[in-house]
Amino acid sequence: MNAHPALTARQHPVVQVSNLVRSFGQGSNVLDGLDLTIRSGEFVALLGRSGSGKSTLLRTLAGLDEAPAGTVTVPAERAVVFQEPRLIPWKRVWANVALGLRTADARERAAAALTEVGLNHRLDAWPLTLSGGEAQRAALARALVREPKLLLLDEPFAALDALTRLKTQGLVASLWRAHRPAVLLVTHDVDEALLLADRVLILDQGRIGFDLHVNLERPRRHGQPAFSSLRSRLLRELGVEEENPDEPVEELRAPARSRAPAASATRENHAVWAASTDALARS
Ligand SMILES: Nc1ncnc2c1ncn2[C@@H]1O[C@H](COP(=O)(O)OP(=O)(O)OP(=O)(O)O)[C@@H](O)[C@H]1O
Repeated sequence: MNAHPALTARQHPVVQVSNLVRSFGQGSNVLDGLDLTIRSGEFVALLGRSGSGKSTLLRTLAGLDEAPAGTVTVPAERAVVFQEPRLIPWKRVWANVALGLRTADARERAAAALTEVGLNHRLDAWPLTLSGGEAQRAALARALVREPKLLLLDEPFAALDALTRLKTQGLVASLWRAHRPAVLLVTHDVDEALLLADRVLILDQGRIGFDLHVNLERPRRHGQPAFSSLRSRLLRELGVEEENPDEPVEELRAPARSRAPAASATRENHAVWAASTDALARS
């Protein structure tokens, strides 16, 4: 299921998951014997119904979930960007980006990453003075500065307004082209998956139930015949009725701000989460 013909042997696996099982104590397993390989430099999008276990899988790869049953191999150099930026409000933007860097040139490295996301002019700003889009770009810079081999993105555009979302998607595409980390993007948005990814996976009943190779030239556009045909295919697999093939669909998206923080914030700092959410609400 994981080895697409277009992926050559040059691309070695950076993520290898075998027979991953995760349950939360009640009912059936959320992840139930899941196998997954992601290769170096590959951009993979993960779709699936709400509650299908996408974030659980991402958090497992990030090392934020308990040790699961099964085998999980991931690179040490990995970084995560969540739906909310999770910047620390009492540290300046550059210091948020440099968090954990132990080198004497930490500020310079943070500045370089912030330049890449177009935020070099906000180096010394406080996080709460950033707009929602700027804060999310700072979160991307914080991930980038670690030169990750694996970038884990958990609905990073979901809380942004439509225009900012498009711009930030474009930014992620160009950062990926420049640095070529392997990416796992969790999303509810079929169009977003097809605009960005080499492969689109659907998580269903605890496993990768569908694995689509996206053989489209970049940059991609809605409305290209090949785009529309892959989109219809994904929607069929997801069991979603297609009303207008040229309109972006987001039927699977949960309202961004109404999501309960429980699943994503259990083991993180609640104060940081709350502060980030406030910043988003004010933007
Ligand atoms: N810490 C937890 N404790 C108990 N149950 C949990 C926990 N984390 C996740 N779950 C449950 O596991 C299932 C999968 O959750 P998960 O957040 O991974 O799904 P998802 O596909 O990312 O959903 P969504 O698309 O709505 O974000 C859900 O039923 C959820 O309630």
